[in-house]
Amino acid sequence: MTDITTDKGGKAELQAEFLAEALPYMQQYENRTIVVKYGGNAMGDDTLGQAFARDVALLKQSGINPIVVHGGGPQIGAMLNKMGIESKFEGGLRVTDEKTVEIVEMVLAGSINKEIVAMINAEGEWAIGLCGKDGNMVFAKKAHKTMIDPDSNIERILDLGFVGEVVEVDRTLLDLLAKSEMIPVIAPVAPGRDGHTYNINADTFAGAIAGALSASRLLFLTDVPGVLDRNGNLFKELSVGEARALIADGTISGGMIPKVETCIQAIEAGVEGVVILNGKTRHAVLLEIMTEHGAGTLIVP
Ligand SMILES: Nc1ncnc2c1ncn2[C@@H]1O[C@H](COP(=O)(O)OP(=O)(O)O)[C@@H](O)[C@H]1O
Ligand SMILES: CC(=O)N[C@@H](CCC(=O)OP(=O)(O)O)C(=O)O
Repeated sequence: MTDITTDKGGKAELQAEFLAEALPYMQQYENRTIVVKYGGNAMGDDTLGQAFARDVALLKQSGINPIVVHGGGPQIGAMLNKMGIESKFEGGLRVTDEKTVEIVEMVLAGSINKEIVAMINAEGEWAIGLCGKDGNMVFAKKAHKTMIDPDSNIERILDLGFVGEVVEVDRTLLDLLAKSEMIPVIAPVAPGRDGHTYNINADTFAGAIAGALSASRLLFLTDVPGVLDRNGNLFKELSVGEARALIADGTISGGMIPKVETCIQAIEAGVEGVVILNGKTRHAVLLEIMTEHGAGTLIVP
């Protein structure tokens, strides 16, 4: 153990200074909601997963209300592959037929959800695994998406099957959990009023939850440092207008499209700050929330 009487200016003092630096952030976010979207690409490494779970536990212990919304695109892809079903995406969204939606629910609300719950519980907390169906939390309807065909320049309607968009969020259960020891961990699956189950892009789902709760922060943990330009350089800050232009000119593509669109909608819905950051950096959440060393791309109005 370090002798703190002889370690002046050494490691122990630095650690204490780092802890003390967190105080104004703890005060700023006390009783406030922070929604963290944990992407499928950021998962898969046990050490990183443990660091993520500890960060979430620490937020809760600091009097903050963390809510985890998770994805699992690569994991769904692997399971579909095992079953001999090909994954097809349009505009960054998975084309989801009846068989696929069953597997999506099984992977997201089943195995992945419980893995994350177990990781947070292993840090001594009380995580509870949910999806949109629990407590009538989220209702969806069939998503209506259009896309401009790059060859003909004609807009076409996409039929994505059981891909949903959120139409209602009921805060009752989440408000109850915010007052308790429980940390909600939510899978992006929700029922429709038509009785079907819908597969919702996890970014879109996280944005809808953050918007309904007027969250202080919405963090997207992914596998890249943030939004990158064509040369791979990071945009530290983007206005809503700049982000829209980058989607239109193709700099932003694939899964980054629903992510950035969600950032824009979340800001318009009243979320105070939205950040896209690298979930492969250890303790990315704590670094973003509890220190002045913000990372990633901040989207501003
Ligand atoms: N301009 C861009 N900047 C950064 N990433 C981009 C960009 N355009 C497309 N992408 C892709 O978006 C991916 C992140 O979206 P996605 O795969 O859906 O992540 P997640 O599963 O973490 O939500 C990156 O891995 C990258 O391949
Ligand atoms: C409609 C749609 O595309 N749903 C996603 C849901 C999971 C997800 O979004 O996971 P990531 O955050 O890891 O990408 C899918 O089926 O892959």
